[in-house]
Amino acid sequence: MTPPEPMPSGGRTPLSPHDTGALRSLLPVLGAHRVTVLRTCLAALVDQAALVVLVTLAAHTVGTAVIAHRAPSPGTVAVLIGLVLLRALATWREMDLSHDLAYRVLAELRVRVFDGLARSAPARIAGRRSGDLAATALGDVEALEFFYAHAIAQLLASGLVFAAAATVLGFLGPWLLLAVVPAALLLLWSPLLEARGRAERGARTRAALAELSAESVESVDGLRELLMAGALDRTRSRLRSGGRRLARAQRAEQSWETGAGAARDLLVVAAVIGAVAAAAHAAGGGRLDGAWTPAAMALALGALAPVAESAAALGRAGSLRAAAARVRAAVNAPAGAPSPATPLPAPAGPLGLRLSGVRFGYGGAPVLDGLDLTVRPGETVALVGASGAGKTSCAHLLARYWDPQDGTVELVPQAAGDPVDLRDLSEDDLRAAVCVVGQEAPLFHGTLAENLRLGAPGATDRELAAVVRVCGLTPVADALPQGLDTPVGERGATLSGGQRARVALARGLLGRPRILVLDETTAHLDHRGDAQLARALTADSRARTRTTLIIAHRPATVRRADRIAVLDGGRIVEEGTWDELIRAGGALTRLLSRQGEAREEETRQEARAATGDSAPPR
Ligand SMILES: Nc1ncnc2c1ncn2[C@@H]1O[C@H](COP(=O)(O)OP(=O)(O)OP(=O)(O)O)[C@@H](O)[C@H]1O
Repeated sequence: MTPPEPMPSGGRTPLSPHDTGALRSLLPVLGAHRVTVLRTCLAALVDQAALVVLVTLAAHTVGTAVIAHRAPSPGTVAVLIGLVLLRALATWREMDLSHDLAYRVLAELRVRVFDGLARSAPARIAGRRSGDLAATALGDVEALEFFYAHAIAQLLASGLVFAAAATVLGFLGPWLLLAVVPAALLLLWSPLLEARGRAERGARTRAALAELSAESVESVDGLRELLMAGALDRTRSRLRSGGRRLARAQRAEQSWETGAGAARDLLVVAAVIGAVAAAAHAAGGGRLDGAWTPAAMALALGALAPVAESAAALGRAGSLRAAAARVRAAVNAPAGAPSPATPLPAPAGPLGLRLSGVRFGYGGAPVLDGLDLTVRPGETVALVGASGAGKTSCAHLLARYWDPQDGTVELVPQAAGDPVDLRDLSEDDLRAAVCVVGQEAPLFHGTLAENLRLGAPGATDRELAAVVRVCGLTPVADALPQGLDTPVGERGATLSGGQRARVALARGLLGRPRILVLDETTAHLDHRGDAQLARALTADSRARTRTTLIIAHRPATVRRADRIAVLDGGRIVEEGTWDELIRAGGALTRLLSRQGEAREEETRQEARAATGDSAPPR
């Protein structure tokens, strides 16, 4: 795949607030709700029309009473009461339907945003902060509620109501249109006039919100580290200034909104006064029945008010462009590792691995540069290398979080048959065959058993008990109040690092992968725990057919592997058994001695820190 390219994100990635197509591009999501959209528009139309007819008829009734000294007939009173009731009912119905529509659309959008993030993960989310992602997934989607609930139906209804009212005004006197139509055009033009500024202000608010959200989530996540480092005050002041930035951005939007609202009101009032003057002039000249003078005023007001509201809605929609652009980017994120059009079946039986001529990088210099590595079915190979050599990148290629820019990663069957490129496998077949247990395998809110069954929800209690035993989790489960059914807390907060590592491994094993990739999985365990786990894995009934790639720094872990491959400069520079490589005194020996020196230096620094000696290292 192409090098990672970040998604539009809070404040750090340029995002055009003038992206006029962003809101439009999200409209197809309404397609599945056509009937509700129609009902909402109908309710809005009845709501607005009932109000215009009500105020016009009421004004005409008053005009008739004043000019002709005629009290309204019971029929007129009944119609007026009916209109009041109809309007109330239509308002309720419109609100109910539009919010129902908006909430359903938002629920769908949230899932689409999640799908987009999942599809493009981890490539696209690399470098993004989880709070920023949360802002996209929740905040930006939430912000669009106004657009779906209020803007669309209102626009359609006010257009129709204005057209009908203008026609009636035209019949009463064409000169009345001169007061009303220019005002309506100005009102509708105003959102376009202010679109640029609004979009920029909206983008600033969304960016400040995303930044603050990222900062808050990160701070809460790392609370212990911040406390230890005495960095709480600095974090608090960063949050405070982030909050101030957001408040300033929101205030700027609000002030503009209030000013624009006042300007729209002024325009409507001026137009109504114009209509009154024109109607009075016409009535004075005998061209208009006097009772119609207040009615013309009410009709002008009734027609212009929804247009003004639509203009306000259009204006507010403009400031949602940034939110819409972020949501669209998340929804349309391309797949990091696209699924094949016609997947090939995964080969049966034990599988080996073959990486040939693999080149891979993150957009800069290649991390893997022509890497060749073969792991035979049933074999355990340790992949070693200096920190940053690209071992985890290798593991991620095996999990197909990414695809290599060059070369192939293949599953090689033990039985006769062709190797299969990972890119040709369906997602399900790949996940069933290859399991990567990483350095940091997060646990989710739920019980221990639920966490273990994450990748194998159908695993039986017996299978669960077996992996719990293999991974040395039996004493952990026994010590918990409800055993395996004990909630482990968010991210496994109630378990130790070593226990979480065991859970992660057990979770991987429960899916019965034919290829197991352990990326520093046992780094959290002490030597004894590491050795116990290695023994248990070897004694496991599937060990002989399972192919294992172990990424580790600890010499004892590496030594247990059947073979060792040393990664340096983006390729495998040395391969062989522990004894062979140690005898050869090559890359592995150099790596181990560098690691030994680094460990000694670390120990010296720790000792100095403990005794308060600040002398520089030798
Ligand atoms: N998502 C990413 N975006 C950009 N660069 C990355 C990303 N992940 C890793 N790198 C870079 O790629 C290189 C290889 O990283 P990798 O994690 O594969 O090394 P490693 O051998 O596993 O290191 P360690 O032993 O310290 O875990 C490093 O220089 C790292 O900074």
